[in-house]
Amino acid sequence: MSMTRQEIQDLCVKSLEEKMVGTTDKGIANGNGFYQYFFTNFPDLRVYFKGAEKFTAEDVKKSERFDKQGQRILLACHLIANVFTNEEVFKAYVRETINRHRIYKMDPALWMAFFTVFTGYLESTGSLNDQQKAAWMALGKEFNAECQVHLKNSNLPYVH
Ligand code: HEM
Repeated sequence: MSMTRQEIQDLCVKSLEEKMVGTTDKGIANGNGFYQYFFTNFPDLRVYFKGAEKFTAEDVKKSERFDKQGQRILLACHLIANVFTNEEVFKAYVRETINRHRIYKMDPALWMAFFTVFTGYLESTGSLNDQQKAAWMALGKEFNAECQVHLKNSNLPYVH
């Protein structure tokens, strides 16, 4: 069953209610927790995080760098969810994200893979139902499509 952009947006935004950004201990933990999950379950991807290639979840938890980076990634996820119905703004934000990641020379397949990681994080804390997961994967599919177009237009490696 396919969902409208509005339905996708509403489900994704709702799924982030328990993962609000913020400066409280809980707000900070919501972001840092993403990297604890990421580094534990996808340790091969730590290679992109210079100086943190060997970090364990415990190292991430104690790290001010990942408190800050946790807020950045969590904010980015709130933003893509909240602007999803504004298609041109959504796509422009995707392109901006690609431009900012150019220096990391990432495998282009990771843009879709990110949504498996992110929904895995939400699932791991019990705050994601099946419908919300389907919504995030639908959003991720659109995110990835614009990523690959923009990578191609930028003469960078992309997934065909
Ligand atoms: C598996 C996929 C991804 C990898 C491997 C990755 C990797 C990285 C790395 C290495 C950094 C620098 C942080 C540091 O070294 O401390 C970074 C920053 C950042 N990433 Fe990603 N990233 C991924 C996906 C995404 C996605 C999908 C988004 C947006 C929805 C995103 C948003 C950001 C933001 C906002 C920053 C902060 C710096 C900036 O805005 O330029 N990343 N990422």
